[in-house]
Amino acid sequence: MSALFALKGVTKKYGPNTVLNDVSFEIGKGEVVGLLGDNGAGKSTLVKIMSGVVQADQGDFTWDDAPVEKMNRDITERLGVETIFQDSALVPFMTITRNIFMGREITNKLGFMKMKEMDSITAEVLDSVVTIEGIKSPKQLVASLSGGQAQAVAIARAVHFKRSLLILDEPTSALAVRATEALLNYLTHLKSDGVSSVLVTHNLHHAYQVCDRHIVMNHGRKILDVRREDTTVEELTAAVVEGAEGIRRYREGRF
Ligand SMILES: Nc1ncnc2c1ncn2[C@@H]1O[C@H](COP(=O)(O)OP(=O)(O)OP(=O)(O)O)[C@@H](O)[C@H]1O
Repeated sequence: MSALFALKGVTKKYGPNTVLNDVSFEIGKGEVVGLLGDNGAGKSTLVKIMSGVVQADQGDFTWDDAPVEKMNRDITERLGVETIFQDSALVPFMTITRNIFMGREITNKLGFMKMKEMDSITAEVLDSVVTIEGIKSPKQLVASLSGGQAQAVAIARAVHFKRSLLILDEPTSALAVRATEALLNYLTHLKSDGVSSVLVTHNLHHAYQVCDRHIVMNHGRKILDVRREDTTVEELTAAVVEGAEGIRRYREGRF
C-alpha cells in the first residue's frame, strides 16, 4: 500500500518534558490506522501535529511522497486533512445545517445560501453517516443537542466533504451504541473511496474491529506498529497497559 502521509522522527517537548520522542510512521492510502496508548502517551499531541495545530520541534513529513516543508492549518486544509477533536468545535447557536456547511456553504450566483439544498443534504448525511437518536431536523440548533449528538454532527460534517485523511480523536467516547456501530461501519466504507483515517481510541475492541494497522504509543514513543492480522486484542491490551514490557511478556505467553 503506498503511503499517503508519512511522519519521520517527530519530536516534541513541552518545557523539560519530551512528550513525543522520535516518532515515525506511515498512513497508507485508504488505510484505517488505530492510534492507541494510555493517558498521556502522546496521542493527542500527535493528532495536533498531524492537523497542523501544533508544530513539532523536529521531524519530517511527506504527503504522497512529496516533502511538506511546514505543517500548519493552511497546509493541512489544502492537503485534505480533517480532524475531529475531542471537544468538537461546533457553533452552538447555529443550526445543524449551518454547522455542517460552515465555510463551505452552497450559494447561488448572487451569493445567497441555498438553504433548502443544504438542509436536504444535511438530512441525508445525518441519516447515512451516523444514525443519531433524537435529532429531529437539520434546522435544530446545535445548542439543543446532547454532547454525543453534537460530536456525531461534527463527524457527519467531516465525512460529507470526503477529505483525504480523517483524524478522529476519541470520536466514540460520547456516542451511544448504535451511533458508535454506524460510525465504525462508516470508517470501513470510507476505505473503498480511498479515504485514509486515523482513529484515536481507548476502546481496543473498537480499534481492532475497524483498523487495518495499530500504532501503540507509550510515554511519547512508538512501541508497536502492527497490522491487524499480525496481532490480537490481547497483545494490544498488553502494550497499552504495560508498554514494551507488556508486549514482551505477551509474546512469551506470560501476559
Ligand atoms: N500544551 C501542553 N503543555 C504542556 N504539556 C502538555 C501540553 N499538551 C500535552 N501535554 C503533556 O503531554 C503529554 C502527552 O499528552 P497527550 O494529550 O498528547 O496524551 P494522550 O495520549 O492524548 O492522552 P489522553 O489519552 O489522556 O488524551 C502529557 O504528559 C501532557 O500532560
